[in-house]
Amino acid sequence: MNKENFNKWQEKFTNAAKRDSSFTTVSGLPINPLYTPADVANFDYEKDLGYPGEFPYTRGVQTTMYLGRLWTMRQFAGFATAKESNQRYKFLLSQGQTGLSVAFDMPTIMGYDSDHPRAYGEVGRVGVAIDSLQDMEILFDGIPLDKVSTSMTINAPASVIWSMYIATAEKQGVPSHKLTGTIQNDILKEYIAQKSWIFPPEPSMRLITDIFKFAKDHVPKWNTISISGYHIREAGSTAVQELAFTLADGFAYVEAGIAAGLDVDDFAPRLSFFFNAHLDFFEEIAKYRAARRIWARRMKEKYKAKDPRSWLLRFHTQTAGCSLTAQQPENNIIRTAYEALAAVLGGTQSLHTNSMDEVLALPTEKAVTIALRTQQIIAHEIGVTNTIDPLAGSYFVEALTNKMEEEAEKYFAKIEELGGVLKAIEKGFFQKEIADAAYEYQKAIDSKRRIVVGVNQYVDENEKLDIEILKIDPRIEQEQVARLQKLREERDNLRVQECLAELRKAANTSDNLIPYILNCVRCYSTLGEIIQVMRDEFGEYKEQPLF
Ligand SMILES: C[C@H](C(=O)O)C(=O)SCCNC(=O)CCNC(=O)[C@H](O)C(C)(C)COP(=O)(O)OP(=O)(O)OC[C@H]1O[C@@H](n2cnc3c(N)ncnc32)[C@H](O)[C@@H]1OP(=O)(O)O
Repeated sequence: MNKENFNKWQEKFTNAAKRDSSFTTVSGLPINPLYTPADVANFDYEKDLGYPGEFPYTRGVQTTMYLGRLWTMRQFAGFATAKESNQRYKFLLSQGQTGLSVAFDMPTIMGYDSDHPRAYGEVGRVGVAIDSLQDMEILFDGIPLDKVSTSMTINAPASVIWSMYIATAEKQGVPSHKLTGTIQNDILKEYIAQKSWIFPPEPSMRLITDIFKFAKDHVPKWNTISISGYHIREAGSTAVQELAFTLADGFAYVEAGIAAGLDVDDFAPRLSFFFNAHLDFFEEIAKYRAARRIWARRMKEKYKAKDPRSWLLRFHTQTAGCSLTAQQPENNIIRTAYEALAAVLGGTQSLHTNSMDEVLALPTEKAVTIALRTQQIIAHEIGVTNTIDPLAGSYFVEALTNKMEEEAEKYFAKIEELGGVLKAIEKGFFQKEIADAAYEYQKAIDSKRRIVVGVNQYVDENEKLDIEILKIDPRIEQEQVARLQKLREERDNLRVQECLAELRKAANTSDNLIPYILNCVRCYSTLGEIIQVMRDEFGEYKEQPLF
């Protein structure tokens, strides 16, 4: 590169008038106006990039990537009762969706049955209500579980919901070794960001490693965890924080699995990840590429994994809910399309595109169809799936990928200094870092350093909402409760009590709890009853307030 020519350009650039704007990424990472070969001077193609499907996987986890198979189009969906959600899944599959993703309501997420006083008014509102195996059977009625992969966004009660899924498959005649899917099961990010916990860290981690062990022997194609940066980002983190905190959680799960007596290669191939796709196009692409490289290096070099499948960081992406605006909601279609494009250019394995109305309510059929069509247009119309990792070699993208890795490494060192992820949670480290970043972001919007179309500029003062909104009929709560109470009358209550008592006993041993939970589920013990046994034995997590 000719330094003299560069200097000449730089001088002209410095003296020229510029737009009054913040030239940083959306996360506030300073960026240069121009990148040149000098920014990637130490770049080593074989070491830093390599080939798709080859270490360190910067260019993607599969040799053929989307030329072999497109990403899974997996819209997160669920509302009201199992019956309504089952209809929505069948609708989405009929429209070309290629995987399922279940959203549960708040009582289910918190381990309460629909007739618990704390569930009042919340049944079926933000997802589907699942109280027992009976609901799960209805949820997947007519959907062959050996043919579709299902993700379930469930964390503290993951062991119970997963057992219900396995038992539903048994009823369909599908053996567990044929099941494919994912449970989110990521409690660390709950303590850090989303706050839907039940038990304290120790028993929570034990349940997770019990799942790793059970899956290895009985459900080998299942992704046992979806280590999630999504919620960390939605809570206001920067892209670097999302990357670093998520991978740090990933390392903590690897260490927990090893400490529980597993060989790293027995469970690491089934760890999966979940990232946000925010608005800053290049920053997001760099984040995914850096994530794969960091994970592969750590797994091979630090954790000594030998199976190349343990080195792969496979991830789902959801476009950023927090980037959507209630104002001029149709604009959200465009935001989502750019975010989804970043996820695809970053090599995602699975994708949810938000519907334009998700900032206001759960999506209508029309809104979710447009969101799915957005993925289909990216897949089939604009040519981006024909070349693998097409942005590789861009001075900017490679420099930003390196920067992401460097900044993440600084965070890993800091977390280690604090004594690891759990200690850092106790000290409020993540929570404070995220809060500070969220504050900075909001300040940038309030001061108009960052423009949000329709919110702080190009505002329509006379705007009236003219899109349809999905309303959940409040009567569904009574229907759900009535069905649950009928189930309690009709099931074999003696057997239920026996199974719950066996689980209680096992909770105080080092036995794997999954077989006990499966037995409880099979005789129609409810989610709330099973979780209550564990609440009694394990206690509940209480967050230390931080000021
Ligand atoms: C916001 C909201 C909330 O807060 O409530 C949420 O959390 S919503 C959260 C929603 N979360 C989710 O939806 C999570 C979704 N996650 C997943 O689906 C998984 O964990 C995933 C990321 C690993 C993706 O799994 P997937 O089954 O869809 O896709 P995969 O990439 O694994 O592909 C399926 C199979 O095809 C193979 N395959 C894929 N591509 C190729 C290719 N090019 N050549 C050869 N084989 C290929 C894979 O190896 C795999 O087989 P094999 O397995 O045999 O190797």
